[in-house]
Amino acid sequence: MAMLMRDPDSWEEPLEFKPERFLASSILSEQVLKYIPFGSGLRGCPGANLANILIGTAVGTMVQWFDWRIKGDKVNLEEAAGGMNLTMAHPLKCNPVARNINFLASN
Ligand code: HEM
Repeated sequence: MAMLMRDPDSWEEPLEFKPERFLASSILSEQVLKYIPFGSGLRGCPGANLANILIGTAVGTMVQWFDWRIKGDKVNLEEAAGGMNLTMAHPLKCNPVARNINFLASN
């Protein structure tokens, strides 16, 4: 599945982080069928809806409430070979620094 979702015949610059490619106005209808992080069909993931809600909420909360500090100035996205799952060759270590958000303050 990882290879299918990185197929350069289906995706322009598949290894680039371009979340905007999934905007409804950009994605082609046949591409929807080639992006299957939860599998598909009878044995497809029954937790897909729950996962989508939880991930959106979790990532949104982490970005909203924390600044994420890394060592150096760029994350190394190199992947480790082998195994069932794709893992980072250099595991990401980062420190969350709480943002001081005051929703009651006026601008
Ligand atoms: C980011 C989160 C998740 C991802 C990427 C994911 C991905 C997958 C994938 C790829 C499969 C195999 C589908 C196939 O063989 O076609 C699967 C199966 C499954 N997933 Fe998930 N999943 C996620 C979250 C969850 C959650 C939250 C639950 C339950 C609450 C869940 C329950 C299951 C179960 C029970 C199966 C086995 C289905 C079967 O074999 O009939 N998953 N998942």
